[in-house]
Amino acid sequence: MSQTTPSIYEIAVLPGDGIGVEVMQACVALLDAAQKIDHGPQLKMTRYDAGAQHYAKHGEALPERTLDAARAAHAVLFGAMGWPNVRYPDGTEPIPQLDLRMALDLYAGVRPIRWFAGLPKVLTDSRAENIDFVLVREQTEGLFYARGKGSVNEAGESYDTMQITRRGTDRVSRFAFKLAEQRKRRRGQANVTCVDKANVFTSMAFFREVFNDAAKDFSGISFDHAYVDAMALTMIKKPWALDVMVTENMFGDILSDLAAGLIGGMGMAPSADVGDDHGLFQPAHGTAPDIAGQDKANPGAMFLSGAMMLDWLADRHDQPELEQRARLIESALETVLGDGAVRPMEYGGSAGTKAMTEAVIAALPQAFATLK
Ligand SMILES: NC(=O)c1ccc[n+]([C@@H]2O[C@H](COP(=O)([O-])OP(=O)(O)OC[C@H]3O[C@@H](n4cnc5c(N)ncnc54)[C@H](O)[C@@H]3O)[C@@H](O)[C@H]2O)c1
Ligand SMILES: CC(C)[C@H](C(=O)O)[C@@H](O)C(=O)O
Repeated sequence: MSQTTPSIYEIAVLPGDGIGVEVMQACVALLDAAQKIDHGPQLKMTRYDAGAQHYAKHGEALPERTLDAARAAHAVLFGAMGWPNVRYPDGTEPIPQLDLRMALDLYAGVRPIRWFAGLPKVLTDSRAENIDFVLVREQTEGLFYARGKGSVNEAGESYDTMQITRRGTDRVSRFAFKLAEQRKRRRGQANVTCVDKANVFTSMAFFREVFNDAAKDFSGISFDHAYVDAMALTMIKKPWALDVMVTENMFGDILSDLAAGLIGGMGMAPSADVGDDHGLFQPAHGTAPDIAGQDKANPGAMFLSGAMMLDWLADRHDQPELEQRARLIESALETVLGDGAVRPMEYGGSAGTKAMTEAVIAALPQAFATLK
């Protein structure tokens, strides 16, 4: 849907906790540097509080002011939130991103995974260099419907209920098919795989039925089905054969971390949480308490999430300059990784967050000259 073209794009920046703060600082610096080089549309990035540490200090994880700003912004840029020892009385963590997904109706979790030259070869098969797939995760229902509603009874039984609706499955399936259509224009072919557990659960057989109904409106795109356990195997055995996958919320949560493992870890795994009216862009990783505060985080996933935001804004506001800026950022990151002189600590190198950021910013002018 094309919206009017703003003179300035308001971006609500929510760094959050742990390495979320570090990779966000890096990403804002990169976005600023990129817009100074291409002199294109301006992003106004304004920072807002939210997260586990905010909850620990102020008793709320997602202040009303932050939620209002996220609603009003053209897009939300999000670091990571949560801290394992900050918990609600029921033992779960304050995790504002889940509240934002519901409040902004961000039903499609788009999690692309692709191999970049210079990344570690986790799989020995040379075809692993062709890994390029997208996992689309339903994000407003599924097993996450149970959040805040679970029970433990006196008999020592605990229940969490899964919700699958026709509306929720239909819209996320259509989102996956439309994404496949875009990829087909670039790659000549596209396929959507419905990942479910329709052999066991009524809710999952229903998910598959609704997916099949939606598929009828996309005759140019092939589709198939896989059980989630078999998909875990395929992701390791031949991930280069995968294209677009659509799945239930919890399955998508688990498979997306597995997918990141195929390219060496979470540091190159971006994501977009997208609905019909709002978009939030964040790395798929968490706050990484084990490395937080040590300048060790790989900011690559955050950079790629920033590029996904630019692509989404470009499409929504018919502003091709922002799409070019997304390619500029990707290209600078590719140059740094491919060159190998600056290697993220995550992959055994010595470059921390700051060194990676400086290197990618330094690669922008050359990337800009090449792309022009
Ligand atoms: N989207 C989010 O904000 C999000 C996602 C997952 C987890 N969390 C929260 O984050 C906290 C920690 O969760 P976790 O440890 O299970 O997952 P995590 O993703 O934070 O960390 C898993 C592992 O990956 C490494 N890692 C993650 N991102 C990295 C990066 N950019 N560079 C280098 N290494 C990186 C970490 O060091 C750790 O070893 C928890 O509170 C959890 O609820 C938040
Ligand atoms: C932190 C957590 C609630 C979140 C999720 O489960 O959606 C994370 O794992 C993710 O993948 O974005």
